Amino acid sequence: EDVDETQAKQFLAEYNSTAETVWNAYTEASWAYNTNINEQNKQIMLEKNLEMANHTKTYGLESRKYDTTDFQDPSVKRILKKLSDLERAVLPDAELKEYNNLLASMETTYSVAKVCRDENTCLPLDPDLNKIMAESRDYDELLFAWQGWRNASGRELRQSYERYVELANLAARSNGHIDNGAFWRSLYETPTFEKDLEALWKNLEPLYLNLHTYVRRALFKKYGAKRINLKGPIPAHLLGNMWSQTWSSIMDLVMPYPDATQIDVTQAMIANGWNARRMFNESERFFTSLGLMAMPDEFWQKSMLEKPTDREVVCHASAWDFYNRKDFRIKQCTVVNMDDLITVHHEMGHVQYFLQYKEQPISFRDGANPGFHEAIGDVLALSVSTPKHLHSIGLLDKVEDNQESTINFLMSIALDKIAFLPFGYLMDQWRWKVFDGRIPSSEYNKEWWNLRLKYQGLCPPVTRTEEDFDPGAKFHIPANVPYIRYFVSFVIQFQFHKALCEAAGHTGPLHNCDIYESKKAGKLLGDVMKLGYSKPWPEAMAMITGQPEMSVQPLMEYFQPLITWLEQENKNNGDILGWPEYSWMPSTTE
Ligand SMILES: O=C(CCC(O)(O)[C@H](Cc1ccccc1)NC(=O)c1ccccc1)N[C@@H](Cc1c[nH]c2ccccc12)C(=O)O
Ligand SMILES: [Zn+2]
Repeated sequence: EDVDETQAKQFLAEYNSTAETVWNAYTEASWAYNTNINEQNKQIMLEKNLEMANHTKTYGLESRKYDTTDFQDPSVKRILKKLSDLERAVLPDAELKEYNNLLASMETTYSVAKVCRDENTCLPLDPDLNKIMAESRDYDELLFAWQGWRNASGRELRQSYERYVELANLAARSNGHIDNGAFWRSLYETPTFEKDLEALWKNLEPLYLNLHTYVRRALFKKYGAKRINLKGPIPAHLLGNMWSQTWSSIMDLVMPYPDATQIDVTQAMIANGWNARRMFNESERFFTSLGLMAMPDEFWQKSMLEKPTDREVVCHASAWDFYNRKDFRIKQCTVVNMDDLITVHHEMGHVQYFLQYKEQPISFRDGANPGFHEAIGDVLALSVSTPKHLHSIGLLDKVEDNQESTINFLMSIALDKIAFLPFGYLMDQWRWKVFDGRIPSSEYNKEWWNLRLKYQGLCPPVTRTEEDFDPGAKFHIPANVPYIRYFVSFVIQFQFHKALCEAAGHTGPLHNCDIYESKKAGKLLGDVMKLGYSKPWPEAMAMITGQPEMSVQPLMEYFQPLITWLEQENKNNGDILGWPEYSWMPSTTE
């Protein structure tokens, strides 16, 4: 070990302890702003962000001086490499201040946006507009919420977004990346990442097309031939979700066997007096049943689990690591329903990862790749969602094990998991093209709807122009949160589920597996989470599944009975897959 490497280790020890202090201060300020949006909290957050950027730049520039070629310790090399990317801290002071201001104001605009019915009734996205999108079956009321939200959020953000793109690219290029999209993709450390994703999508597309065709037929029955073209795209406001990204809210319209088991968990939760705290307790119980960690007391004291009534907050759910190895929180405007019970597990999965890797150096307190961080909670939610488990926690009165109930159950899961795949894939297809210049700002909205048509088979219910900025109506765009992580997660979570089910000794169909109380499954997952970002993700993948690659096989195995059923059903209906009449739009008259 030469002097340089010893010196580098001392340098990294100093970095680690100072970073904990500086990052904690910023995270506290960011939390204060996110849970109480006002000018003062915004200014304090911006100030702490500058302090953090100075720290990043000081240590980042220093780390670039080390030549790690002959270093022995792979962790030292890995951390120095990560530190040498200064991210936004590379920007000159004025640009950094402008960039941070843009991000804060875009997030505020999105989070406080409302749609007014009349001068004294204005509805926020969460919970009001989301409730309309999920529950209304009135074509025009859905259009009111859908179009109103895009006017109140997306439209207001277009200009800021254009400047944000310039500054994000400036920072990425100053750190040696071609553009910001290339920087985002570099986090996966996979040279063939884009090709691998395209291959995964090609394998999944037939499954999505069959679901799309079946759902289009069901919506045709409900809304008629004027609104649904059986050879065309589906109007984007009819799928039960503001962004048509998950469709489980329209299960009542698409249920294959209405006389078999109805899995309406939301009604059961309300009937059994569930509240937000109960939902989080249930989730914690599942984690500890696997031998994983319970939430520290501080979590329960400091989290925000419900929407406050006296102030503006950022309602989009998130999990928070305060980088002092003790303080971890969730901020969620929890509503008592099945959707939010899934989100609770999703957020708790992030916190479990924080708890498992908290002894790692701060540079390694991250997922093996961003998709891993998104997958943990969802893996547990796959077990929680089984009729067997829902019955065991009193949310389903009887479990029937027959073909109709199985198809109903798989349909309810597919309406979230399969429906999501093209959306999860297209979000960053659009952004990568914006960052690399293939989509100029004059075509932001046109290209967005081209991708929505190409991948999801959707069309806007009313004509869109470049006055609109529909991508901005989805949180992650103004919030500068990458999205391909969710597409990766929705694929790998089924790989993890299959591996954990085998560890748990499950026999029978994969979709029936509930890993509840399996300490072996818990240990497999916990050991991978403990690694954090310390090893390249294929090594972590191999630890769980025995092989290093992403694969759609477990997802296909899970849904196989439904795939067979959908193919037969669509054939019986004489329906075609896809939307050859791609330029069709619904009539706006009655
Ligand atoms: O955005 C989320 C959940 C929020 C989050 O937990 O992923 C959150 C997003 C976020 C990131 C950065 C700042 C603010 C919000 N991510 C985290 O809290 C987080 C914390 C630590 C590490 C990584 C992510 N889900 C996505 C994808 C999604 C839709 N439906 C789902 C159902 C289950 C799981 C995911 C989804 C969405 O709502 O479109
Ligand atoms: Zn997440």
